[in-house]
Amino acid sequence: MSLKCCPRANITSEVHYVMNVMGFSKSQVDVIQQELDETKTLSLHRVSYVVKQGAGPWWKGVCLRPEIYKTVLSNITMQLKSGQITALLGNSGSGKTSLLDVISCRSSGSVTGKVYYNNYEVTKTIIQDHASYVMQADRLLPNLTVRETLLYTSRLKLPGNTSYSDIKEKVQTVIMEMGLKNVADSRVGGQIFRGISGGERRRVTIAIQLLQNPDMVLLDEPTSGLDSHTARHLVKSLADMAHKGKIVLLTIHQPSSDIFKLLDQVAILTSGELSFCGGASELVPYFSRLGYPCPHYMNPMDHYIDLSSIDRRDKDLEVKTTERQQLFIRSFIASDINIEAEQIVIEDTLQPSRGRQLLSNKRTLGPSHLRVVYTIIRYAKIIVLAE
Ligand SMILES: Nc1ncnc2c1ncn2[C@@H]1O[C@H](COP(=O)(O)OP(=O)(O)OP(=O)(O)O)[C@@H](O)[C@H]1O
Repeated sequence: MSLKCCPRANITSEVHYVMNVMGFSKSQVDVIQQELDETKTLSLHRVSYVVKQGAGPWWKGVCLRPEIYKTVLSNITMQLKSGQITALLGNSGSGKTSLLDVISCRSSGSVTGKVYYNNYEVTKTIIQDHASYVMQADRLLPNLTVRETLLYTSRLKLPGNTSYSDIKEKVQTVIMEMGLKNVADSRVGGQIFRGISGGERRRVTIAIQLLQNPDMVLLDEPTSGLDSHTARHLVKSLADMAHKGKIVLLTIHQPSSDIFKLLDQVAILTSGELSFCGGASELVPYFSRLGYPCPHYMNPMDHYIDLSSIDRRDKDLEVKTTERQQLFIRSFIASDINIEAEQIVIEDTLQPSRGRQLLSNKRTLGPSHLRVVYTIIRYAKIIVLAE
C-alpha cells in the first residue's frame, strides 16, 4: 500500500486500536497522537560545564600537579525547534564544540543545568535514538567509492533485518539529498591516491549520519576547509534538511554573509557565555539597540563575533575588549529575548505535557512503560505505512 492511498484516518485508527487495547479513551489517544506529531524541541536550561585541567610540568606526576578547574560553558539557555537551522558562532576556544559535546552526552567534565529533548531529560539512549553527530574530521575508507561507503555503513547502522533493496534505496535517497549524485561511484581516496574533493568528503561524512534518518543533526564545523561556494551549498543542503522537520545545529567559524541568509537562528558564544541567541533577523537590530550597529558592506556575523572577542595583543586593548565582552554578556542576560527564551524553556520542560500526564496517570505505567507505549505507536504507524 502506498502512502498516497493510506489516508491519515487509517494511521490513527491503528494507533487508536493499540491504545484502546491498553485502556485509553479516544480523546486521550488523540492528545497523545497530537503530541507525537508536534514540533520536536531541544531545550537547554542554564547549562554550565566545568573541566579539570592538569597544570604544571609532566614530571611532577599526576598527584603532585595542582588541579585547576576551568569553566568552559556558563549559564547557557536556548531552545532549538525542528524545521530550523541554528548556527553556533564564536571564535576559537569560545566553547562551541564543548556545547555540542554536552548536548550529545559526550562531555568529560561536570555538567550542571539541564538539556531536554522533547521535554525529556537527555540521556545517551535518547541521543543514540534521535541524534547524529558529525565531527570535524572525516574518517573514511580511501579505497571504497561513495556508494560503497554508504552501503557498508548502512549495514552497520541500520537494523539487521533491513533488506538489501531497502538499504540501496536509503543510500540513493541520502546521495541525492547531499548532492553526491555526480561522485556516487568515484573512489573516496586518501593521502596517497587522490579521490573526491574536500567538500565532497564532508558531504559523505554528513550523508553517513543521515542514513538513520535522525530527528536532530549536530555538526561540528561542517564548512571548515571549504571554499565559500562549496560551504554555501553545504549549508543550503542542511537548511533544506532542517526545513523538512529536523533540528539542525552546526558550529561555524567564519560564516559568509551568504550563509547568514540561510540561517534561522544564531547563537554567539564568547568565553563560554552567550552574547546573543535568537532569530538571525534579530541579530543586527539587537546589537544596534545596544549601540553597536553593523557598518554597511560588513558581514554582521564577522562583525559581532569580532566585537564579542577579547583582543590580547596589548594590555589596554585587552582591558577594553574584556569590558565590552562583559557588557554584551550582561546585556544579553537582561534582554527580553533571553528572558522570553528562558520562560519558554521553563514552561515547556517543567510542566509535563498533557499527553505525558495522561500516560503517567495510568498507575500501572512506569517510565519504561511510557517508552513502550510510544514505541508501539511508532510501530503501528510503520505497519500501516508499509505494505
Ligand atoms: N576536557 C577538557 N579539558 C581541558 N580543557 C578543555 C576541555 N574541553 C574544553 N576545554 C577548553 O575549553 C575551551 C573551549 O573549547 P572548545 O573546543 O569547546 O572551543 P571551540 O569554540 O570549539 O574552539 P574551535 O573553534 O577552535 O574548535 C578551550 O579553551 C579548551 O581548551
